[in-house]
Amino acid sequence: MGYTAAVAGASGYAGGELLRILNGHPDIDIGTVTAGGSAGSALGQHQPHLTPLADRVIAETTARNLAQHDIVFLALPQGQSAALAEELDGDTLVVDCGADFRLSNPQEWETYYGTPHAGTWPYGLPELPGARAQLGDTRRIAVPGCHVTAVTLALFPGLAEGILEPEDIVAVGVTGTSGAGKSPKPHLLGSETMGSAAPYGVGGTHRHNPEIRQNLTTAAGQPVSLSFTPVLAPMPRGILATCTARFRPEATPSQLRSAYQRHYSDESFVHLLPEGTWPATAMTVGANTAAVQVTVDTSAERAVAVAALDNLTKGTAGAAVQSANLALGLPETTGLPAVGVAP
Ligand SMILES: NC(=O)C1=CN([C@@H]2O[C@H](COP(=O)(O)OP(=O)(O)OC[C@H]3O[C@@H](n4cnc5c(N)ncnc54)[C@H](OP(=O)(O)O)[C@@H]3O)[C@@H](O)[C@H]2O)C=CC1
Ligand SMILES: CC(=O)N[C@@H](CCC(=O)OP(=O)(O)O)C(=O)O
Repeated sequence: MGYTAAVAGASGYAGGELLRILNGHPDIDIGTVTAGGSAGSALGQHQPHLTPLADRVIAETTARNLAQHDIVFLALPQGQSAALAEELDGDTLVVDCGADFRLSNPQEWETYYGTPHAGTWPYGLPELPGARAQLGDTRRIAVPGCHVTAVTLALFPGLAEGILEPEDIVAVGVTGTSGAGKSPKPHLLGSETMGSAAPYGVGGTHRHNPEIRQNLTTAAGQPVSLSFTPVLAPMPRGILATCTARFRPEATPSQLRSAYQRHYSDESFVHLLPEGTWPATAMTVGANTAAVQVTVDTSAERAVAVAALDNLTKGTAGAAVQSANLALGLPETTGLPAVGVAP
């Protein structure tokens, strides 16, 4: 059965990646594309690589323009989704790439986002235990943040199997510039960004902290303590999450690797690399995949878990389509790139 999808935020990075993936999806046709100030212009002016869609005219982002589709993908700045979703029919599958509906704790939301909590939708990270059952029975999906997906996939198996300690987890997320969106930002101007890497959201202030803690607490079955530092690097795409956690004394390195093999050996989009090879963002460009590796630093009695992914693909748009496939009863991998572009 064919489905039609509207994409809100079509002129942006996440919206553009959604359209690139949907353009090749065998069961989903692209319907209305909408945005903000660029409404009325041709899509090709904003997404020149989307040549098959170049003549599509961008419509205003209104519930009326988004209705009458089987699926609505929202790739808008946070805070825009709640009002729109309210006006969309309950049978319409709404998949939000923004943050509005990811957190289950209203207090955490208000602390980090400073606005009223809009609610909580089923979470678009199918690789989490129990997620597929939820995603297979919903018409509302909240897609994770890109750093969050990388850190979660890096640490989940070790915490879930009680091999890693839930206290004193440290994660550094190196991200490409497209993570900040297309709208020009002073800290992303070419000469300031080229050839330089810089931390931001330092000291636990980044808004992905509560979302990462939420996922790792689920894994560990108890609250975790986390220090997360994002780092902006001069590359267009990619997230490299390098995470460390204390290693339970009675556990062994082979138990740790076996835990990751158990969690990921049947996953189409999460690849535990052969021992001795390490994730690099270049392995995942344009793919809905995450490359993962884990080892033990015996001198520090800590495990080191690393995940690399493309922030626009597995980090948002690919995860959105993967989750939508599940909600529509389609094979989860339908229409999704499983191998990156290199070099
Ligand atoms: N970039 C990434 O790696 C990731 C992004 N996300 C989330 O995805 C969402 C989109 O991000 P991204 O694509 O990077 O952002 P961009 O800035 O690249 O694109 C934003 C899009 O939203 C549209 N827009 C902005 N304001 C309005 C408005 N008031 N009404 C209607 N449309 C509006 C813009 O249209 P116009 O150009 O016409 O103004 C544009 O199409 C955000 O919530 C972001 O947090 C999540 C994970 C990863
Ligand atoms: C480089 C950069 O700025 N990246 C963004 C992550 C984009 C993202 O995941 O956005 P939401 O969680 O808001 O959906 C950031 O760190 O805030």
